[in-house]
Amino acid sequence: MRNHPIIVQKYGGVCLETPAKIRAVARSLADLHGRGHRVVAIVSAMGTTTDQLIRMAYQVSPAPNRRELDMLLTTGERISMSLMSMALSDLGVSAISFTGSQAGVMTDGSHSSARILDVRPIRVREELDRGRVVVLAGFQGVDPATREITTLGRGGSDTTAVAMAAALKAECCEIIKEVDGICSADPRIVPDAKALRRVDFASLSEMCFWGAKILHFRSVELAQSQDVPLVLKRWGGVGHGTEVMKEVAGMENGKVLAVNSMVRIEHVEIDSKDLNHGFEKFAQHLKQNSLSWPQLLASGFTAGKTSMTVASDSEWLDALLRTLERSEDLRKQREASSSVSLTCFGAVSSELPFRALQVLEHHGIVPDKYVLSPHSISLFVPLESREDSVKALHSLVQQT
Ligand SMILES: Nc1ncnc2c1ncn2[C@@H]1O[C@H](COP(=O)(O)OP(=O)(O)O)[C@@H](O)[C@H]1O
Ligand SMILES: N[C@@H](CC(=O)OP(=O)(O)O)C(=O)O
Repeated sequence: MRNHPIIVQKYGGVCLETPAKIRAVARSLADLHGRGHRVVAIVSAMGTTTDQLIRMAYQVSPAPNRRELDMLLTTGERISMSLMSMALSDLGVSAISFTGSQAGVMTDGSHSSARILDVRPIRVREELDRGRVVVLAGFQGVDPATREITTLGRGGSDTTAVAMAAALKAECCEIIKEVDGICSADPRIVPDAKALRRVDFASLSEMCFWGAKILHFRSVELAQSQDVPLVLKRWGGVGHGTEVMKEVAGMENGKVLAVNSMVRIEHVEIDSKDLNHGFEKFAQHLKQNSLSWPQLLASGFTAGKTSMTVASDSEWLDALLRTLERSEDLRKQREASSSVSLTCFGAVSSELPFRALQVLEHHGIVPDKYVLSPHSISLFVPLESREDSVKALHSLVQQT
């Protein structure tokens, strides 16, 4: 088997929702293996298991210890990996499952949003060479300095898949979805959103940074830097899927490719002398409360107060708000907002922000901030206007 091409396939929670779906995925892996590939399957937790585990943690403790929360959440992927390996064995395919640490996924120590520092897939290679299908638990690793188990953040199995594909020099990393690849909007909000056949890394990074739930943002960065061939496919081989490319041929036409959104953004205010002092206090507060850094979207200083605009998963944001209630110098500045972002192929045209504001105004939606980057424009809107904003701005997407 040593010279057979390696394929890494990642299956998300939706594809693994039930035992029947696990058996169906096992049949597909067995088929791939039978066609002469060395197969590594990265699995997420079944269905909404991770959400259920988080709820369970909060039923036991009002402020779960972050290390123990990681210990708990990694069990979701362990269930999937062992069941998948059993299902493969029943099909007569030799298979073995590994946790993140067994597979050599080394991370830093930041619980709930650890970063991968290195991948040493010694056991994975050995088992592939023996002809086995290797099933790996996504979303987790180990900090080699402390030997603590870590998780990579919600949706992190995509990043496990890309990191493993890079370390194994896989022929391809396929992310298997229940949607037909990357669409011009979340199909749950815009049912007639079209799948993009090809997308360049720069545009995809912008989409995922600004909330496209289709891929973990860090997996895109990693695939680009490590040169990993990345494809998104619909489960069952229906549709064309999306191929992620270094560059997509075409002129810099500023065409609007997609609209994505972030559900919840929180605004924190910190009593401080200047911006630097505000950052120091925020960092100290996070450390004292064992909270990892969130995704920082904007920051500013006026009249003795630093403002921080942050996004993360809702469990982290709730944990932050609880800690603010006990703080004297840090507080919630105002109600949470959502973001809605237009991503362009090539640079954003200078009139696009104005057109976007006009479209939203026509629907009675008034954003209170916009952020520009080379390939996207993002507007902050009230939480209750998020879905209407996505639908309205989808009219600016130029479908081909
Ligand atoms: N731009 C987008 N294109 C496609 N899907 C998107 C986009 N933005 C959000 N989504 C959502 O991301 C979800 C992720 O894919 P899915 O296969 O359902 O989940 P999993 O993360 O378990 O693999 C889809 O159900 C879809 O609703
Ligand atoms: N199970 C984890 C990790 C993950 O990647 O899930 P999915 O691939 O289903 O988005 C989560 O729910 O966040």
